[in-house]
Amino acid sequence: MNRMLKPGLYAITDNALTPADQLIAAVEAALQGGATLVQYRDKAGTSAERLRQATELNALCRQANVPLLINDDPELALRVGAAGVHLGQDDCTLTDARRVLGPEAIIGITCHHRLDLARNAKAAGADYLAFGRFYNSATKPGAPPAETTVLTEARALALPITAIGGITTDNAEALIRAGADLIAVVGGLFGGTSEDIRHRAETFTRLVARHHPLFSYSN
Ligand SMILES: Cc1ncc(COP(=O)(O)OP(=O)(O)O)c(N)n1
Ligand SMILES: Cc1ncsc1CCOP(=O)(O)O
Ligand SMILES: [Mg+2]
Repeated sequence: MNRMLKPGLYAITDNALTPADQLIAAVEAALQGGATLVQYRDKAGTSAERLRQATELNALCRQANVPLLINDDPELALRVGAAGVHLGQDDCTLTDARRVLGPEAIIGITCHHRLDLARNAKAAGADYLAFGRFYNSATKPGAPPAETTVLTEARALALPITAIGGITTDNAEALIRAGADLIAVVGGLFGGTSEDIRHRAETFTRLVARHHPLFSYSN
């Protein structure tokens, strides 16, 4: 895996789920519970709000020594000094994002259920490949469905693999067993009190620890 990417829980924020005044406490709880990667995903805020939130999250994640990725927006990632970006198939190209952020940045790519997209992403220099949605997702109900076999097949590409979509502490194990390094979660993590979030994050972290060969508690 990219030296900054560790197997475990990939905590993804959502503006519709977490009110702005609870965002920092929610991510802090996810980090306390062992999240190894964080994504700031905000589809609604003004650029000023996004800049403020991304700046605060970046400080928090740096303190925890956990990379922060920005969804969709390499310029915002550059501006706040985040570790990288996550890009979908309809976002800017990986080549353009790499030009903005440089060779050290972590760039992850949505591959839905498709190995051809994964091969293209690898060829263009992706740092991880994201597959899903694996289960019904209230956060992104229209995301194309994927089967767990794609996780196993994608191991041959020798890049870190992320699974996403409707993941909860009750259904994550099958994805880790099938080959996911990172379990990316919005609704199954956030929502509820900080105590709830920390507890769920600990459970996801334990599941990866139990079923992933490379997991280490050293982070
Ligand atoms: C880890 C991870 N995987 C997939 C996505 C989805 O990206 P995209 O298809 O661009 O959709 P939006 O998140 O932008 O709505 C993701 N964000 N993170
Ligand atoms: C962004 C995204 N891409 C595919 S499914 C999804 C949403 C993940 O959110 P949840 O964990 O709430 O299903
Ligand atoms: Mg996107």
